[in-house]
Amino acid sequence: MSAPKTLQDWLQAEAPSSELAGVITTIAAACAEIAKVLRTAPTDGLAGATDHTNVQGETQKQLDVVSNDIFIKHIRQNAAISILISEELDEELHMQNQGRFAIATDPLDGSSNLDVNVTVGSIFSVLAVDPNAPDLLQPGSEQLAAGYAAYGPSTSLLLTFGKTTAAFTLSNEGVFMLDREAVQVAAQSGEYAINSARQRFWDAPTSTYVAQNIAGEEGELGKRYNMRWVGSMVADIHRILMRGGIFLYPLDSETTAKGGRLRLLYEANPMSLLLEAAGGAASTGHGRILDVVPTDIHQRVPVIMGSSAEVARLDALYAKAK
Ligand SMILES: O=P(O)(O)OC[C@H]1O[C@](O)(COP(=O)(O)O)[C@@H](O)[C@@H]1O
Ligand SMILES: [Mg+2]
Ligand SMILES: [Mg+2]
Repeated sequence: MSAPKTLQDWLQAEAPSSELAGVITTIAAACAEIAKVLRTAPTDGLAGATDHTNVQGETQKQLDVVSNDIFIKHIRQNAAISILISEELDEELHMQNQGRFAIATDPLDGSSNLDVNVTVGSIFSVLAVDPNAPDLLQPGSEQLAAGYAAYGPSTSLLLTFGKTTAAFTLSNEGVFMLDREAVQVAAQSGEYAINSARQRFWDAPTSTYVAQNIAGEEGELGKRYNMRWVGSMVADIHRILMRGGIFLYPLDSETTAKGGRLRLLYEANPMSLLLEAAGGAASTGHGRILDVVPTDIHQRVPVIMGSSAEVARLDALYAKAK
């Protein structure tokens, strides 16, 4: 049996450059620190909300702010990173360096789950930028790397440079250890994730897709489906990377004006890169998420992602509805 691989071993073999390996090391250190803070947050006085609202119009939790500050602290220590885009910052933050990388992050995803001790996470995307004329509005297909940390019973780190998706687990000693070198998402699945309390807002393709699933063996698909919804995108996507399924936050009549619910640069794009590298698919219903050219750093986008055959079935319903 070969010796267990650490994140550093893996980066040495897989990272396209030592600079990019250093960027991932910085982000992983931030995630490890957030994992530690979360473990005892309720007794450290870090539970609950602040009286601040972020640029999304959402009330920030104390841990949203703490996680964002941890990202900033670590990123400041790496001169290769010149810009940070965050869900919790109105504008991008420019560091005083000439670094060639920008990070986009949702420092704490699913924070409504904090009060009930259910899995939350950090999502991140790495972009190449010219520090003198940074272009932050790049389609997701340009991402150099992407990943997330899921803070659940164990802390998982999922990473991709665009070709394969690897999974790591944080050891008790604070080291990320490789546990899967090439995650593969099954093409077919019998599990779907959607907030079904929003049914009255759904469009026809989404309604048809879900109705076909609910009809089960008696329906036109002749197949039973099960439904799961954690309410943390990280946890829902982690389940899909581990055992297949589809995650839906499509455009509905309530989110049309905003362009969707989930954010393109630091939620949809990194998850799309991870899923595609693992053999899955990610669509807006009208094309590949990774092809969307952003017009704003906090832009929202419709999200349909996971097992490729399931995404293709809903895409076909959208194509038919045109
Ligand atoms: O409130 P809903 O409709 O269940 O939405 C849940 C979705 O919103 C999010 O919580 C948004 O993320 P934040 O917690 O970072 O704002 C996703 O993680 C999740 O999939
Ligand atoms: Mg989020
Ligand atoms: Mg968040």
